[in-house]
Amino acid sequence: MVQELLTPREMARADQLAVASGVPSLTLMENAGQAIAFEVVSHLPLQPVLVLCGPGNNGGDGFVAARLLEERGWPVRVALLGEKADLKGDAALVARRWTGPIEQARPEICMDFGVIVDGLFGAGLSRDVDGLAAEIVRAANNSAAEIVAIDVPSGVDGATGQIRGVAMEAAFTVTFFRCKPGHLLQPGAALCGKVLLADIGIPDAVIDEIEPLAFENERLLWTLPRRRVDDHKFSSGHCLVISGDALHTGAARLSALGAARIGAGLVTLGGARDALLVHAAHLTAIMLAECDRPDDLRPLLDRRKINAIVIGPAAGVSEDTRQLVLEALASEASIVLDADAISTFAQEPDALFAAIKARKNPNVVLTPHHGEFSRLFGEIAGCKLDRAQAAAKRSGAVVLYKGADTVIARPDGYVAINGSGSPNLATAGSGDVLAGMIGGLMAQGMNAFDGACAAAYIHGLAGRRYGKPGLIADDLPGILPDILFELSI
Ligand SMILES: NC(=O)C1=CN([C@@H]2O[C@H](COP(=O)(O)OP(=O)(O)OC[C@H]3O[C@@H](n4cnc5c(N)ncnc54)[C@H](O)[C@@H]3O)[C@@H](O)[C@H]2O)[C@@H](O)CC1
Ligand SMILES: [K+]
Repeated sequence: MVQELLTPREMARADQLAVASGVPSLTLMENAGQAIAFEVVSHLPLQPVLVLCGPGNNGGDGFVAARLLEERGWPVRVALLGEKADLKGDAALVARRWTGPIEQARPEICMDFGVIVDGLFGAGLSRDVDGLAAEIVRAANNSAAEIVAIDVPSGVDGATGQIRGVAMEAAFTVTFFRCKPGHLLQPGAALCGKVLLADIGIPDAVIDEIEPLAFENERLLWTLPRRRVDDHKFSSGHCLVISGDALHTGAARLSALGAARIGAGLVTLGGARDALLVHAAHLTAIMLAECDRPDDLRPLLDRRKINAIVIGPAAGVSEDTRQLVLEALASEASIVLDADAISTFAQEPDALFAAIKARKNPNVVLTPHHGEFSRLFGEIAGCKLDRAQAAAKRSGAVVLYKGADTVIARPDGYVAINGSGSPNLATAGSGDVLAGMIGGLMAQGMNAFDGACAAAYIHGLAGRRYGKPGLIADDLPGILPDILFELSI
């Protein structure tokens, strides 16, 4: 099933729609508490547990979990931030169902437990966590306890993944119905630990009414091209990668290998003669073609029936690169613009966006990392997801905004967050391989959004598959066949 991501506001709407469809809100809260208790007993050995309850429904879930854990024989203490008399609605009800003592939440109490269930704040953060609440969060983090977060680690903004003041560092997080962007966006994602998704009885049909725009990038979001028995190299597309000059050839070579390993039928490196000689010393299956000046591009595309182009890796921030990009955009091919191809338009981004929007073939992917993103789009307000969405809309291209939490956005606002990445990928040239993979997938007929999502996902898996530090970008293309094989079965 495709995994939609719901902002806290959309989640509140899902709750309301569920209630309107006949599921009592108290049942949702009981189910949420039950899910937490279940995950605690499933993952952790029986031991003293502290349940920290806040003033809202997140605390309500905590009260339910406390009761159910005690029923299972766990030694449970409950501490409340605020007064029991101030609790409202379902939270007040379930607090009454907890018949044990309710202590005042304070930092010192956090020291004596193996497990702390964090029900301080969930989706309802109205301001930064400060004062006593912040002291409690710090004390919980400094204790030896494993923290189990209800919905989100308290202090993490579920919409943006930002830390509001200070946040719990959870060993795992139990969330309900659908994950939130904050479970995948950094730095919040790193504080969630493992995220476990629980069904609390909200009907899936409510999704049709909410029409969410955000998705987790996973394998059901796109379909990889499949080779048919009668396929030949020309039917799997031809990807051209533009090379840097003779002293800067490595980046384009990594892209070309990425494009070839992801399955493009043919891959050509285009560049000046002296650069091609360097490539020739390294490559066998990748073809070489002279493409010295921007004017050389169009005849080359026609001659070799090229249907996807990657420009940018070590291309140089120069007038030639700028002209090449405009020539490429004027063609019918699908285009990946990476690195220098992006930076070269820093002074006149609107010229780039106009050329993208004027195209017949809409498949253009921009792959900026944070610096390149700011150079091209300036400072856009909001979280990474908002910024990627705004950039895609403004440019008319699919924007793959790189990082530990890569976000891929389509001009119409549809957006995916990639959670498959690995810190192993933070190495020179890894982005060049990714750009080539996107080009290789578009050469095989994938559209820009699906190709960018699939490439980001597979690239992330490749980083994980290596499984140890020491990965260099040269290793990545060679890992791809195993991953493609696994994804095909
Ligand atoms: N029907 C529902 O809405 C369901 C909600 N559920 C739970 O309810 C949670 C959301 O409940 P709420 O909307 O009550 O939100 P919270 O439980 O996060 O609490 C909001 C309360 O905390 C206060 N608050 C917010 N930020 C604060 C800060 N920085 N410092 C001090 N006080 C602060 C607010 O004034 C409000 O009283 C979810 O995260 C989930 O755990 C689940 O029970 C499932 C069903
Ligand atoms: K919480």
